[in-house]
Amino acid sequence: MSVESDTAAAGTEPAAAVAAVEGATVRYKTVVALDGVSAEFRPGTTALLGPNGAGKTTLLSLLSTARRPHEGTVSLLGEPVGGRARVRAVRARVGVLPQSFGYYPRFTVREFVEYAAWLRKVPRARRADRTREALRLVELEKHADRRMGELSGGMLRRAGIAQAVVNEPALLLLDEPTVGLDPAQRVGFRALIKDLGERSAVVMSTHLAEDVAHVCDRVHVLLDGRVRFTGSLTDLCARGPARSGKPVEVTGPAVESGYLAVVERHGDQGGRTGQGGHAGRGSGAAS
Ligand SMILES: Nc1ncnc2c1ncn2[C@@H]1O[C@H](COP(=O)(O)OP(=O)(O)OP(=O)(O)O)[C@@H](O)[C@H]1O
Repeated sequence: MSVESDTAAAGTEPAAAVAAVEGATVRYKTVVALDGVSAEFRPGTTALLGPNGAGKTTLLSLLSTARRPHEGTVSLLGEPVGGRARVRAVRARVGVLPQSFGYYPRFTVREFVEYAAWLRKVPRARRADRTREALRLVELEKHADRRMGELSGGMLRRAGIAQAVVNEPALLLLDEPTVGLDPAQRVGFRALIKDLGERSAVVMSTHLAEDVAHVCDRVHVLLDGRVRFTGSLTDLCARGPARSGKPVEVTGPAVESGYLAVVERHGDQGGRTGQGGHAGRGSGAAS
């Protein structure tokens, strides 16, 4: 099955791509993590949906410039990622929330975010203001003087988002941002991510169909290192079982059904590494 045959029609997108990968292959010794992946990322929020080991984190690492593909190209903000100077310039315009991130536990929340501002080349004169604004965005202003080591899991994720947006990134990369949050926190986070999608192109890796339905405009389904579906959420939901001519509704269960239809269409490729956490397996409970 070719990628194109399972990919929604191109050419209907009004906004230019903020980031793109073309024919990207990444290997870790004998494992092919990405196998000729081509994908574009536009303003708004795009989900990377796929089972464990599908290659989502590896794709994010290309977009963050942490890694270069063995084959293929990556373009960010309209230009191919090339030499060191260009990578440095691009990094200043990208924000990243990794699945887990390191921090010095005695840093206050403010110090943690200010440090990220320094790393992302925010000019010294703007760092304090940008830090304040990032903390306001994630509603952590009141906790700015608390130590990182004292934060709850939800507050830690918020601090992680604050450090990712402190440089007002044009491209914001979130790797499973709602993992470990309780249902109420997850709902709050969805609203925050949706809001961020109005300021930046947000790319969010997730297993959770409910999060995708609530937050994202577009989705790339990755299975076994390949993009097997690209399109709007309505397109994905329409892949699910037809319901006697009813209009397609974008809901968590509908995203789950559309996703499973893509997985089934590609035989066992999506199930090779898929386990309990993958979209369509119990994700309906995560609302
Ligand atoms: N540092 C590494 N060394 C060796 N293999 C790796 C490494 N990182 C990832 N892989 C392998 O590459 C493949 C893709 O991994 P990746 O972490 O990108 O998937 P993922 O979709 O993000 O998975 P998950 O949903 O579990 O986070 C997997 O087979 C994984 O085992």
